Amino acid sequence: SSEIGSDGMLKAAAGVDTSMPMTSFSSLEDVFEQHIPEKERTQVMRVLYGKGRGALEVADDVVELADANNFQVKLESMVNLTAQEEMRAPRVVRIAVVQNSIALPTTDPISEQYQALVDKIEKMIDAAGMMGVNVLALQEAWPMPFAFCTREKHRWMEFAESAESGPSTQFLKHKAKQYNMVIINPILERDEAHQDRIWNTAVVIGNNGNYIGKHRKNHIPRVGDFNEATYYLEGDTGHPVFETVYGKIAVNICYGRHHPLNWMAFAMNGAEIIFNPSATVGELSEPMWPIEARNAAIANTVFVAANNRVGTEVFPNEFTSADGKKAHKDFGHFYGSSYVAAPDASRSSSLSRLRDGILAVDIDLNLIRQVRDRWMFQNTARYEMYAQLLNQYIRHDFKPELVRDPALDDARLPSSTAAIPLSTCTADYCTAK
Ligand SMILES: NC(=O)NCCC(=O)O
Repeated sequence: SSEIGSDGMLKAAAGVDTSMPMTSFSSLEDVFEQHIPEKERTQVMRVLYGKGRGALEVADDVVELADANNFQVKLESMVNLTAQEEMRAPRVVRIAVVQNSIALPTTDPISEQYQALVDKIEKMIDAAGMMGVNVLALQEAWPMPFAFCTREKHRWMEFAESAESGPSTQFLKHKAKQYNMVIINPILERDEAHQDRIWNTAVVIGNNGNYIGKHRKNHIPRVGDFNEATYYLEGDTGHPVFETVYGKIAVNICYGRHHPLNWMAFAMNGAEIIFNPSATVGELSEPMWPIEARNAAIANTVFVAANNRVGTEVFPNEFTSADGKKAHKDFGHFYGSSYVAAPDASRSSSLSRLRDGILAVDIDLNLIRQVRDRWMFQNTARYEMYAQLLNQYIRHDFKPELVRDPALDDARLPSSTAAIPLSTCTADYCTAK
């Protein structure tokens, strides 16, 4: 367990070797590959990664483009997870996610930082286009540093732009048309029609280079340095699903991945693939990352593609996190590790924890119905029961359904209420006999 050291910092939890810095390994798979003998590794991978995926060869010109611009490219197939059907043709889609670091220091002029990111991303989109990607998702707030930790308004607000007609939507409309690709464009949105309100938004651009729609982040973090609520509030667009030529897609932006009902709502509206563009750091969330998107894919019987920033972004002025840590100038390490999860509990490998990258995965959307028919989560769910509870829960006079062990109130027993100092609850349901 953690405790405060003499320097006022949290000491590492017992058993954590702090001599191994956050950036000392590129992916868990690399560690497995290097340190687990092959025979055992097959079983470890089966348990941790499901039925699997096959690596596909990336064409030479894509590898050259990636090497010249220092990003990783991975191409995998999960199509073999899906059985051939007699009544339906396969619905194979190549989806991809991008993860990237910022391109220039945060002290450089805003327009130069923005343009350098556009230039970097354009090469990665070109690689995706050359690979024939159908649906591509960029990371959360991709055209800017993740400056929300600073709580400063000056400068960072200048990155905000119109979802419908801002520069990044214009740029990506052009790329979408060029490659016949659906592109998800997560940005800081300035809504000029509503007196300059600011939102964290994902714009969905159709394969004809057309604007389809937008979704605004539903859940805004209030944890660690993620001071996003200083800039924008909870989104007002609900759980839209965008029907595209390549399938029905939805976007659950970053912190929304901690909310199972948020995922469920997108699935209930018919999503087949839910993208999760994120920005999160190792110290805060890395143990959650490999589980959450994967669990969402399993629980809702959909595909999920989660991508995360990479690298460390340093800001000019110090800020604090209200957690007793000394003032600092960076969030810590954004650990990348983007991956795709399938409804049958299989997952792709990860992109690096350290490098820019693009991961493309072939999936067959027919798997969704096949897994639903097999596991029947949607049939066995008790929606009416949950709806009833939620309806009660949102009332201010809600009383939890708590069944109290009568022995707790039996003073003759050693473990009666009187003997338990924690039992300080004075609410009716605690004191009622
Ligand atoms: N961008 C964002 O919502 N980050 C919050 C941290 C997390 O959810 O891991």
